[in-house]
Amino acid sequence: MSVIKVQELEKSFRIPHEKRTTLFETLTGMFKPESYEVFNALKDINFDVKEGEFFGIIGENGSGKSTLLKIIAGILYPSSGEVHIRKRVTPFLELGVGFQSDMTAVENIKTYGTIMGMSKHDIRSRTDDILEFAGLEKFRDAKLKNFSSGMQVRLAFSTAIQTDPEILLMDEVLAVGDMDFQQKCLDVLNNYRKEGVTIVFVSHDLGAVRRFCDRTLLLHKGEQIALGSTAEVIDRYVYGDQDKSISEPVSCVVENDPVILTDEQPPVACSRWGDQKIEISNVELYDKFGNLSNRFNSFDAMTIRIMYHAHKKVFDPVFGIALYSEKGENVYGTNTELKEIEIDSVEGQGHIDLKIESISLLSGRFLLTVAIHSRRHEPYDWHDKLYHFDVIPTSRDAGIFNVPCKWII
Ligand SMILES: Nc1ncnc2c1ncn2[C@@H]1O[C@H](COP(=O)(O)OP(=O)(O)OP(=O)(O)O)[C@@H](O)[C@H]1O
Repeated sequence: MSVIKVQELEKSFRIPHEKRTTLFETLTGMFKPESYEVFNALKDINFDVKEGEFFGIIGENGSGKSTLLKIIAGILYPSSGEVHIRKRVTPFLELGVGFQSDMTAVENIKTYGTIMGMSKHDIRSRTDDILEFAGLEKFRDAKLKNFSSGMQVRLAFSTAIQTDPEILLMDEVLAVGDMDFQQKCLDVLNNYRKEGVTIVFVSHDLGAVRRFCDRTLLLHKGEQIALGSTAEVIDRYVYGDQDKSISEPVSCVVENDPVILTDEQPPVACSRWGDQKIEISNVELYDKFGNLSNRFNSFDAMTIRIMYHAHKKVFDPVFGIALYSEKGENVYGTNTELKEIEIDSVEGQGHIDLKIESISLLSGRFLLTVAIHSRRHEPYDWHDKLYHFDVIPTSRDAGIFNVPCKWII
């Protein structure tokens, strides 16, 4: 049975061209009609959510996720289309809205619980549980203005989860709080799932969406781009319509004097150097579907293609790559010589591929160096950290790269 049904939903906002803030502007503008433009934040959205389903909504910033959730919550009205809701909706959208800084924790639980729809009796009987879950038992009579922002969010979340939700709408709630508290929230979500609560979950944390959501909706500039199994929709988001151009190498003076590279002395002044006997004409990254991409799920396959132009016949060239974290830490490096690949000679145009079966990087932006040099390490063309790509997490492990391991009890 579907508990949320959204049909042909549209939402547009009026954005005024000029804002009248002063009395003078108001008086002089009195007889001038206010001009505005219409911004379509949601266009022809259609989906339903079944009872007990964990439903994800993902998309770039500004794609309309929060607007959609607010319409389902009844906070915003749609411009056209229909939204049918079959059960009680509890929105966890802006946690803590309504908190009063001059009131104590207990007083705030009372007002916030009331806003969230709890009865007086429930609030009274659950106040201790709320404070305990938030880890704030000792602060029950302290004024909220003395709480850190993390403590305030914990108090709001702990109050909100006492509302016995039937349909829960969550907007980036997991992004707040420290790791311990986030884990508590995840445990709560798991319990809700077991209890059959329907959850609509908006998040940029694709790892969490992948773990929790049965189905997912992808929005792009207010349009419904994909709806279906979470893994497929995340693939569509990660590998789908995005800016396919791999970051262009920054323009840089090419050092024509051959530089002998040593490990101790990397030249830092220029990000490209070499005598250009063999020139790197382009570098392309391909995803597991064979499409150009600069975004990859961790553990997915990736191919790095180095396109070159050898202006004359060059014997024994070595092709290499190095990966760096965004902070510049060297994560990995390899070349054809280290892998004992003999390349007798190259001449004219060609390309060489490095196939990575599974990217062992966990999450974040990584910089890529691509280089061609001689066996004596004289650089022909060295593109130092000129390229980058992003890795989207698929596991919950921490750090930069994966270490295959297991716990044995
Ligand atoms: N009240 C409003 N008036 C005018 N424009 C609005 C209003 N609310 C939202 N918008 C616009 O609608 C678009 C969608 O916003 P929304 O907050 O729903 O996106 P989002 O996908 O949740 O983004 P984010 O991931 O950054 O939270 C944005 O361009 C936003 O500026």
